[in-house]
Amino acid sequence: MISDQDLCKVRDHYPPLKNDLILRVARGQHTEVIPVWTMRQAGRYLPEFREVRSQNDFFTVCRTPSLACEVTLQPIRRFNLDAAIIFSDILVVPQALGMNIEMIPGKGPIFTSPLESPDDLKELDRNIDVDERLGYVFDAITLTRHKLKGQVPLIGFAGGPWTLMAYMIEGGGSSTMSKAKKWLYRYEEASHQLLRLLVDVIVEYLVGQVKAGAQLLQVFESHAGILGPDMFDKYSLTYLQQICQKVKHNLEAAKLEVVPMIVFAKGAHYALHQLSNIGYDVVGMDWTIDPEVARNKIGHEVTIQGNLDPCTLYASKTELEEKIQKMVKKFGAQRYIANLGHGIYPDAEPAQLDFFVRTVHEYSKKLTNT
Ligand SMILES: Cc1c2[nH]c(c1CCC(=O)O)Cc1[nH]c(c(CCC(=O)O)c1C)Cc1[nH]c(c(CCC(=O)O)c1C)Cc1[nH]c(c(C)c1CCC(=O)O)C2
Repeated sequence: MISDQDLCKVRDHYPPLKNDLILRVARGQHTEVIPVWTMRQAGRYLPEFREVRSQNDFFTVCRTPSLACEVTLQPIRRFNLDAAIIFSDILVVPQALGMNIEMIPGKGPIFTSPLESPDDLKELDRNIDVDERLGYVFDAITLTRHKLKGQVPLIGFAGGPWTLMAYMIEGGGSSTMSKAKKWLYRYEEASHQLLRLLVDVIVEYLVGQVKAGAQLLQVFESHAGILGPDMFDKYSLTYLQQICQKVKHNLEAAKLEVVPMIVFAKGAHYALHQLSNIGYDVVGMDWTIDPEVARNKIGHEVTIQGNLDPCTLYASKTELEEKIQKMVKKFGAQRYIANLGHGIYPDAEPAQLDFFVRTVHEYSKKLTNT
């Protein structure tokens, strides 16, 4: 038996894929069933995740391939999901640039010395060796790709540059992101400099994930909404476009598979049309936009992912079923990946997620047969 430690490095001979629904939909091919997964599907709402976390600190789980693999597989064992997403965090990129993070229970991840002024950019480690600093994520991806046994495709991800910049300046979550936005108004050149640095690392990181076995990539621009249309254009959209173009170009140049890419710019419903024109195969969206309005803005050339309010999982089964069917019907059975409009909350009931997955599958079969 080959050990997990050795398997982490075996970057070929993966088991054949048995369920490629999500890949086909992302590429615009016709499917008989709508694929479904949820953001944060590996997380605290699962008792088996809390069990792993009770023994291990959050970043230890991220940095230990066998643990990251185990928690990635947990939701796949329980539910009939159509994709797995590698367990990690978007903040491992600023960490790789030399910033220190602590996970504070009840508060989330906090940077111990956030960036205060452009002078602090000098403190970041530039020209990092991505393989060396983030190789543990690559190892976790390779191990998980083997352990999935081809059951479903494995999604890799990274945070969008504006979202990472916002965390690096705010030091943690914020409802206004005013410290980070202050940079955009006061230090325009330094802001672009930081965003460019992040783009370079993110591109290399995403390409590395595909090299390690990721079959689909998602970019989480979770703090897009706080920018508003003009600032989003200037400080996010341009960079999201560069990421997609460069990743695809570099994959091709390296003779790796040009995997489909998803962009999720939370709150940026004002920019859905632009987001559908910058090269991504899939545009994700939160629940604040009506599916029909979204489809009109996006058209049928790009796949849509979303967008059930995660709080709908608190509803009765009758109401939940109604809401799921309405959403699916409005998005349509093709070029559509069902998901929540943001990550599942820690107090969600696993049985409700199971119901969500089943309902999407069953209802979509009805839709495609009529
Ligand atoms: C903004 C952001 C972060 N991380 C991430 C985002 C983008 C998506 C989003 O908008 O939610 C992305 C992320 N974080 C995590 C994943 C794992 C993969 C998955 O199952 O989706 C992914 C894709 C694990 C996690 N990342 C975190 C947890 C919970 C922490 C724990 O286990 O103690 C998990 C499972 C911690 C985290 N990490 C982050 C925050 C703000 C928090 C605290 C909030 C919270 O507690 O839910 C940063």
